[in-house]
Amino acid sequence: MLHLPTLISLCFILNLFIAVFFFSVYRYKKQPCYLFFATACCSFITAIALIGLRDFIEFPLLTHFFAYVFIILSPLLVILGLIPQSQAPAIKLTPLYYACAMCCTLLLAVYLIDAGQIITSIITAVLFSYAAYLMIKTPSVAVVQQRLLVACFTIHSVVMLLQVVLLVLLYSSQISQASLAFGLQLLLVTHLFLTTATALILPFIKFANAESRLINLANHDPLTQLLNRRGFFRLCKKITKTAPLNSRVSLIMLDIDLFKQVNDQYGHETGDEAIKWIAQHINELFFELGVTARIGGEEFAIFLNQQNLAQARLLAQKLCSSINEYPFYFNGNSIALSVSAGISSMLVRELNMQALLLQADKRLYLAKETGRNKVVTHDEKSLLTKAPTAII
Ligand SMILES: Nc1nc2c(ncn2[C@@H]2O[C@H](COP(=O)(O)OP(=O)(O)OP(=O)(O)O)[C@@H](O)[C@H]2O)c(=O)[nH]1
Repeated sequence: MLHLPTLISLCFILNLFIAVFFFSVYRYKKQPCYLFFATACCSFITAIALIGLRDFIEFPLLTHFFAYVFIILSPLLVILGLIPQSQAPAIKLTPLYYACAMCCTLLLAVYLIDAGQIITSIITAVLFSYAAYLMIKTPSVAVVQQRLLVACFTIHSVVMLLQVVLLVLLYSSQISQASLAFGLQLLLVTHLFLTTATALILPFIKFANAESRLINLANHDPLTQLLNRRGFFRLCKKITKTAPLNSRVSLIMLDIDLFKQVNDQYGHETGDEAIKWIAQHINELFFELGVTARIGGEEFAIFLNQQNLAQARLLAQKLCSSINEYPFYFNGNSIALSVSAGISSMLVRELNMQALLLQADKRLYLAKETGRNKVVTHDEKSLLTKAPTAII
């Protein structure tokens, strides 16, 4: 069998290190969850230390009652750290604190008898189940680690309930202590292992989520939630890497017509809402068809994988018609908006994103120069007709 004192010492040291790590992250990031996780680790190691003192001092209030309190505090603090990130229905914390205070009072009455350990195990089982639920409801990009943590909490809860069963059997003298010793020892080892594993996985999930949030912020436009220029080119590059070399890609560059007048006449707030309204149209039409981005103030780009110039032109025309169909309403104003578009296309084999962009931009300029509210797919001005939304 495992040498328990060694194992307990190891868990003590590991959790101490993890607590110090969480404290230093909290000092740097100032996010309360790290403080909760750090104090949860401290609570756990304090409980271990107090239980360890049982062999040396006869002071049950400290070695039993406070040990139980710290055992309960550990998952409770983890829960307090998890709540803000979770999308579980919000719970009121005050009743939770009252419930804890009641549990402590109950423990104070029974810590000298066997029921103390049983009650502690039941409470921690409930807390671990709730932690598992919170973790399930927490959006995370580190899916494997999230599942591992849910498993840790769930198994921990089951282990605590098993402990209750064994303790009841033991204290009701139905089975001899010798035959239960192995089972209880195994549960203790599992408990130590799960607590340490939880403390190790938690920071990984937090950092993965924080990094993903940062990447998301760096690649998206906060006004429209579309990709920004950086995110757009990164995604296009990724897509074209796996596209068949003989297929074509197309790029639509789009600009709102006479947008300065909208700002000047109705104000910047209305201008912002108009940009959002156009972005909504783009998103609705191209959500599954292409990569959409706001790459400048009132300029948008749409990348279409495996679509040729004619297909891109039809889609761009459809978008212009939908924008033209109804005016944009905001603050009691009805504003007719239109967009101009320039489209370029290339074989994936010959693709040069800068050249593709430059060509689409040139055609967009041509669309503006020759009357706006149109889609241009060729470079020659002479090829253009005067009709609005003319398709060349
Ligand atoms: N409200 C708002 N306005 C913006 C934003 N970004 C750029 N603009 C405005 O967009 C306007 C662009 O004006 P111009 O480049 O002169 O072009 P335009 O008036 O749209 O005319 P054409 O492009 O020639 O049709 C400027 O007034 C900018 O201040 C933004 O995020 N919000």
